[in-house]
Order: sequence, then C-alpha cells, then structure tokens
Amino acid sequence: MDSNVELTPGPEHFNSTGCIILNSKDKGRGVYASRPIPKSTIVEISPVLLFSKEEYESHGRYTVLDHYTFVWSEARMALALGLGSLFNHSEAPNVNYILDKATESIRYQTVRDIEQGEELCIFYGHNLWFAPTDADCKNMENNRVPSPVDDGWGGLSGLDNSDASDIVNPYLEGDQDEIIGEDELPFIRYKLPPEEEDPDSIKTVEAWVVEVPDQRNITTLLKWLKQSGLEGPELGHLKRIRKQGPTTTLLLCTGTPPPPFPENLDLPAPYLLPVPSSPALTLPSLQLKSHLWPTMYAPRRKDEAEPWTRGKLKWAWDCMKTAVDHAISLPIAALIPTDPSEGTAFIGHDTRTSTKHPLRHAAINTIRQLADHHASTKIDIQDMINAANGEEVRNGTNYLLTNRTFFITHEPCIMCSMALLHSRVKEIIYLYPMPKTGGSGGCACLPQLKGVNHRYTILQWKVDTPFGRFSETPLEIEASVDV
Ligand SMILES: C[S@@+](CC[C@H](N)C(=O)[O-])C[C@H]1O[C@@H](n2cnc3c(N)ncnc32)[C@H](O)[C@@H]1O
Repeated sequence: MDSNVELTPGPEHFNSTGCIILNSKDKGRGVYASRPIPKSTIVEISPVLLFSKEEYESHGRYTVLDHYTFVWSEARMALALGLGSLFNHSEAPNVNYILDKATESIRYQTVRDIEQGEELCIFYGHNLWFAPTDADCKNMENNRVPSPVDDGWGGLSGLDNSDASDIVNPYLEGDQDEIIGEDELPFIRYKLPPEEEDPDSIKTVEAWVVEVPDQRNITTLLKWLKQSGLEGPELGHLKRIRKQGPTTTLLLCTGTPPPPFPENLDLPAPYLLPVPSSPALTLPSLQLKSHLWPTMYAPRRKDEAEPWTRGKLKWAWDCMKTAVDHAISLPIAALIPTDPSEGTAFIGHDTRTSTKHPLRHAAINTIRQLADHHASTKIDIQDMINAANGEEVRNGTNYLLTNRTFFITHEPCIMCSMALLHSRVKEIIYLYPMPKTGGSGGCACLPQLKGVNHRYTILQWKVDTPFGRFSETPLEIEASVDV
C-alpha cells in the first residue's frame, strides 16, 4: 500500500475473498485487500444490469452511469453490481476481468499475489475520461492517456471476447482419436517454401575441441562447460560429444581458446577443428556434415504436416480460449500449456507499460516464466548429457520449448519469434496476424531465414470457425502492435 495515500473506511461489504472498500482522496472508493490474496483467486463475481443500445444512447450516457458501465455484446452496456463497479483503474492492473455472457456476470480474478493493504485495480483501456493518479500518466492532454500506439510500435489494446463465454468447445464430442482433415482444421498453416541445400558448399566454422580419454570425466566436463559459460547457442546445431571408435571428443567453443580445464582432469590440449556452421536440412547433407561433426537434422517441414486429432484440437481450443480470456483486461497474452511435472500453465502478458521496459513483450515474459521455473528445479546427470547432445531434457535445461506448442493472441514480433526459435518451440498458434511487425509470417518469417538452426510450425486460427469469432473484429491498432 502507498503509505502517502490517506485512506478512510468505506461501507462494509460482505466478501469472503478478503476484499474491502476504502476511500482515497484522489480516486474515491476503491477495492483493497484486507489480507494477502493469492494469484488466480476469483475475488468477485458481479451480476450485471444490462442497458439496451437505445436506452443507453438516449439516457444512460448522459448520467453518472457512464463512469461505471462496461461495454457488453450487441452494443449493450452493463452496470456491474456488488464490488464490480468499484475497482479503480491502473496501468499495471493486478486484477483481470472476464465478461460472462451466459450468466450475465463479470468475474474478477487476481493476476498475481496481492499483499495485504494493496489496492485491487483493473485496466479500463486507453481512452480515459479522468486524470489517473498513476505516476506515468500525469502528462496527459485532454484527459486522454496517450496511446502507446502513437509511435507505430508498442501499443496495447484488449480483446473483446464478450461473445466468447457461450461458445462451447466444438471438439468436446466425438472420437478423440479421430484425425481431422486438413480442410476442417480451425487454423491455417503457414507454408514455408521448400529449401534446397547444396551439398557441395557446406560451410564450416573453426571450433575448439578436446579429446577425452577417460569417459568418466565427461560429466565433470559438461558441468565445467556450463559454469564457464561456453554453452552458447552458436553451436546448438551440433552434438556436444563425438565418438569415433575408442576416441571420445568434446566440442567446446568457437573464438578464443577455452579456459583451463579443471585441474584434477588429465586432458590433452584442445585444438581447432572445422565443424558445420548450420544444421542439416536434407538427409544427404546430414551425412556429409556429420562426417565433420555430428550435426542436428532440421528438415524444413514441407508437406509433412502433422495430423491433428479431435482430442488435440479440443486441447488447443481450450488453451487458446484461456489465452484470450487473459487478454481482456491485460492485453496480449501468451500461454505455454502445462506439462505434468510443472503443475500449471505459464501465462504471460505484455508488461511494457507497467514495467517501463521495452522488451517485456508477452512472448518473452512467458518464456521467461518457464525458464525461471526450470532454473529452480533439479536436473540430473542424464539430463545434462542429453542437454549437451541437443536432445530433449525433462526440465528443458537446454531448449526450453522443445516439442511444445506456444499459444499467443497476436503474432509474435521479430524479437519474440527469434526467442521462440532459440527456445526450439515446436509450433506456435496465434489469432491476430501482425503484417507490419510480425516475425512469424507477418513482415518477416524467422524460421524461414537461411542458416537458422531450427524451424517451427506456424498456425493462424481461422476467422470463420466458432472460436475465430474472437478475431473477427480487427483491433484498431492491429497492424502496429508488436508482441
Ligand atoms: C468505475 S468508478 C470506480 C469507483 C470510484 N472510485 C467510486 O468511488 O465510485 C470510475 C471512477 O473512479 C475514478 N478512478 C478510477 N481509477 C482512477 C485512477 N487511477 N485515478 C484517478 N481516479 C480514478 C474516476 O473518477 C472514475 O470516473
């Protein structure tokens, strides 16, 4: 709680989740936490009073109601009863809200842990009719928060999913193992053009390697590699360990010679060896490249589109819906679905404005959550060996998104697409294409660049499917948001 703000008690309110009403000089009544409230708690469900378009246009908008109502479907306006109308606005909201058309109510849910005494705020949007007290909004003209879209980059806007709550997952019923035909899929696959690789012009780079006579030293060396910071992505397309007959050789680094080996290991001096500078795109090139050093095979997926079962579509539909639900009051959301070992899905938002950090895009924030989770979990030796060889590791030590699907409301920008590529994501699914800034088919297509050592599948949800209704209304700023 900001200790400079003088608060007085408001009317008593019966709310079992720990919300109380307090008054502040600047904002009037507001909702505060009377005790710590954990992330993802539904703190309030407010029934709404609906006004028809005509009723609101001729009366409501000229009254105080205009400061309290939410935009509902069919151009109606909704007044939230209970606590719902008392949440004040913040540029960095700690509460998300979802319009539930089926029950004519609004659900308010915390997006992070809330401390006792903190105010619970939602995000009203960018066109405010009052001067918000948030420090970074003081320089306003005409009482309107300057939209971050003004510079043609950045810029946020919520999704309107007010029609979404009554849409039933269309893949619930039926045989979950049934393969769904390509034409019936709810998304469009972005087709990467086929790429040929000339086996006669294999490019190499000089890398430091060392022979390891005693295999028992491999795990110590792998730990040492990690600690020395030599595990950079530039050699990620190569396996770490090469076995040729009795000789085991370890790939170290490019550039300057590696630092001294741990003293207790009796190793020969490292030496330079030409190794392939990119992964193999075709089987003949895999053979040639692996002759120099064991190389990863990263064929461009041409027509070998992966079949989708009804069960997987049901899962994808739910994941995308969750991402959209989270993009209502905190615009732009990304989701990495749960893995049994992780317990819960990772959901991230765009926090550039609230953190005043230009790189806090939704995709980067979400990948970071997963990385932080992995950094805090134990890995074992087998994982380390797998990681060193570019193979899948249970806690994703080497490549965070290996074999994973990444859901996001807006096509990721070039920076985020590169982060996804580095994380070895298997596929991404998004709703809004970003023709001016997108790095996954919009203004550029990162997995299509020459020399990248990984490719991912790009899927865009179709607008003519029930779920696609979310993307029917183009965002005002659609073409200039980077995610
Ligand atoms: C939906 S009401 C919120 C409850 C309101 N504080 C009350 O006492 O009735 C919206 C009004 O709250 C005030 N308000 C909300 N967020 C604010 C903020 N960040 N800074 C200043 N005033 C705010 C504005 O007067 C706005 O018209």
